[in-house]
Amino acid sequence: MKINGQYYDALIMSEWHDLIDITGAAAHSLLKSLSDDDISLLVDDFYAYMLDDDDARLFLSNQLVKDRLHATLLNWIRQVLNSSTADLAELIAEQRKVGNIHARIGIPIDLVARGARRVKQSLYSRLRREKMDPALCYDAMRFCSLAMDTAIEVMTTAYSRTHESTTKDQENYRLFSILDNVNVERERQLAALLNWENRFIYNVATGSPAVEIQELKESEFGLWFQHKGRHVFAQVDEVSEITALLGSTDEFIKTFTPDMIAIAEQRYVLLRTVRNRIMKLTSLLSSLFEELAKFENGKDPLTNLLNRRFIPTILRREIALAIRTNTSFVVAMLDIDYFKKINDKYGHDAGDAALKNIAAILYESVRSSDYVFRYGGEEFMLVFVEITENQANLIIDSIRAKIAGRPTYPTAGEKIDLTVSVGLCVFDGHPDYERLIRRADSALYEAKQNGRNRAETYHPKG
Ligand SMILES: Nc1nc2c(ncn2[C@@H]2O[C@H](COP(=O)(O)OP(=O)(O)OP(=O)(O)O)[C@@H](O)[C@H]2O)c(=O)[nH]1
Repeated sequence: MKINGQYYDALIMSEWHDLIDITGAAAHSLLKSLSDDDISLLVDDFYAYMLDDDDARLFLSNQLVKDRLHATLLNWIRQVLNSSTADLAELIAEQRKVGNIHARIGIPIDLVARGARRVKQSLYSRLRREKMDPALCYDAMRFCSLAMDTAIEVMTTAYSRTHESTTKDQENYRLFSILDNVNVERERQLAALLNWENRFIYNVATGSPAVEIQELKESEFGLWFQHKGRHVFAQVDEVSEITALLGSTDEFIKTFTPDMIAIAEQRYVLLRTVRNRIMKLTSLLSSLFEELAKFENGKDPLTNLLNRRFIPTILRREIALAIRTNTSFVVAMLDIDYFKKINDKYGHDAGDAALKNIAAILYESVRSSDYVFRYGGEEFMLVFVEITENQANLIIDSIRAKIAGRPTYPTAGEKIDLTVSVGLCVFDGHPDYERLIRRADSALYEAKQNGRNRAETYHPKG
């Protein structure tokens, strides 16, 4: 069932509201009376439990996350247990934010559910220690349980929505990443298909025994389609049509005995039918590749650099790799200085030429394992993998030197000297890529504030 967003929000709000109302004042004050130490013990237990799990360790073992998460989880438990009708809207919005962060980081949803179950379990044990009236105990437990479930449900809904679009982008990226070979691949497969057809016609025309006719699905094209094409184009409608045509063409050919092939009319039917099917296959194959070409906008059309919509996919992957291999990487945001003046003085085309010039310098200056994105108008983002802060700074210095040494010439006799400001941030183990980008961006802001034509690296304050 697809629930309309607004309707869902109202539903959650009203149900949580009702839960607060039906819970007695004694239960509310009992839950409020839990001390920070009490809740801290629940959080410690959560950590001990979750760190026992290999999957969870990937997300929780980093010291930084651990330090932050301890406080965050403590605060979450406190907020949910103390929830009141006055702060409900804010609390629900907060759960949604957390769900989005979880999706961004790629925390599996079952891990969150398991963690919440553990928190509830230790909370119930904690409540049982109090000597109290069973009715009060029931009231307090029901509140804890349903309030936490509601909070997790809101998180999960937000998670699913973000996750869905992320998965789509990942799929596009996967298709896009084979694009470099797309034209070669298309020509090769069309040629393989025609090659099979030529051999087929030759065999039929020369009266070769049927066993010598290679099955279409065993041909070079058939094998490519079975092992590669089918998977690469998994989401495209034409795939099932091609699969069916390959199978039925082979079956159709098998129905022709040598005696039948010896009769001119029958031979004509065989050749004509196979010809039509190959034409159909050729056209289906062409539209498959056209589908793929749509993803060409994975590259920014002006600069030919990577489009920013692949940033989440790539950073998520680099973060997982860096955590697993205990390595680091650097994100650099680079912005052309006073670009507006260039547009204003020399025109938009000259601005475009300058952007292309810088893009080419960036592309040729990074290693093939690094990434260069066009982030926005005159802003670029670079990702240097497996690198130290010093090495990244050296590359940035050389980029700045190249930019200074290669002005753009809008017309003969006119020269545009460009400079750039850069903000760098070293990956510190925190799994949220947006935090990394925000930090590189704030270093860029600092570089602009400090006079432009320079690079600054983000360093945590204090
Ligand atoms: N020619 C061209 N201009 C663009 C493109 N995208 C954005 N711009 C222009 O880039 C300019 C960016 O200007 P600002 O954001 O004010 O920044 P700035 O002039 O570079 O100044 P600082 O960044 O503060 O040094 C705007 O004038 C945009 O119109 C593009 O694709 N082509």
